[in-house]
Amino acid sequence: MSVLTIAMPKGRIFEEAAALLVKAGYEIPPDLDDSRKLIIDVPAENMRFILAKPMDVTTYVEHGVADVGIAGKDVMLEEERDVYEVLDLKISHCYLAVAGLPGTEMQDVAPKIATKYPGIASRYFREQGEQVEIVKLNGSIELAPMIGLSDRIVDIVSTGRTLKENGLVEFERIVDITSRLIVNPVSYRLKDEQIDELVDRLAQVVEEA
Ligand SMILES: Nc1ncnc2c1ncn2[C@@H]1O[C@H](COP(=O)(O)OP(=O)(O)OP(=O)(O)O)[C@@H](O)[C@H]1O
Ligand SMILES: O=P(O)(O)OC[C@H]1O[C@H](OP(=O)(O)OP(=O)(O)O)[C@H](O)[C@@H]1O
Repeated sequence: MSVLTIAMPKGRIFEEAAALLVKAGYEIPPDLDDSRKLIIDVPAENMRFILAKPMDVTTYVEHGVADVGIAGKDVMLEEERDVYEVLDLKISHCYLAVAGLPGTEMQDVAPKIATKYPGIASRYFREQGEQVEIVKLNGSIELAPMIGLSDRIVDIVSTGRTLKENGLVEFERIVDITSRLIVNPVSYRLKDEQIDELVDRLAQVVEEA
């Protein structure tokens, strides 16, 4: 049987995702991301883990260098990729929202929207019939309206703490986000048994949670 390569997101999704695999009975070290190693082989399970930036997981899976991966729905919605989304893992719950300073209106002409998600934000405002200018940032998005860079932000909200501590309010909720198991279409044909088993075992754990 060939090795199954799994693209795991480093960062906040990692722990919950690794815990799911352990619950599903895979004998993997739960502290896979404790070292600086980016490729970790687990011969006992015939698995290889690659540790990627969350936004890049879909790229590895689309190109087939990883057979499967775990990615936030936000990442899936931001860029359309040729991958199968096979299971909602129901971890890393959060949502995307439009937020800004309380009591403010968006300026009439080309209001500015700061976001890490230009694709999702431009689609959302287009569907609302609003013409906006997207300002792409890579983090600390909440800063933008506070210092006059943008009228609104489109960003992830989880506990709401970041908005609150920066005096911002949510105006609209765009979409709920959880992490998903994704599969490369060619891998699904070539390694169907291994992948089906992974999907079934994870699905059972998700159902029981
Ligand atoms: N506050 C949050 N609570 C829960 N899940 C979140 C939150 N923020 C992001 N996520 C989920 O986790 C993923 C991003 O994880 P993480 O924040 O570790 O990576 P990142 O945004 O690339 O961060 P960094 O650039 O700081 O490494 C998102 O794609 C989303 O699905
Ligand atoms: O509702 P909360 O629980 O406060 O979580 C939301 C915050 O978490 C994410 O930021 P992250 O920590 O990834 O930092 P960065 O995007 O600013 O780098 C997101 O972009 C929000 O800023």
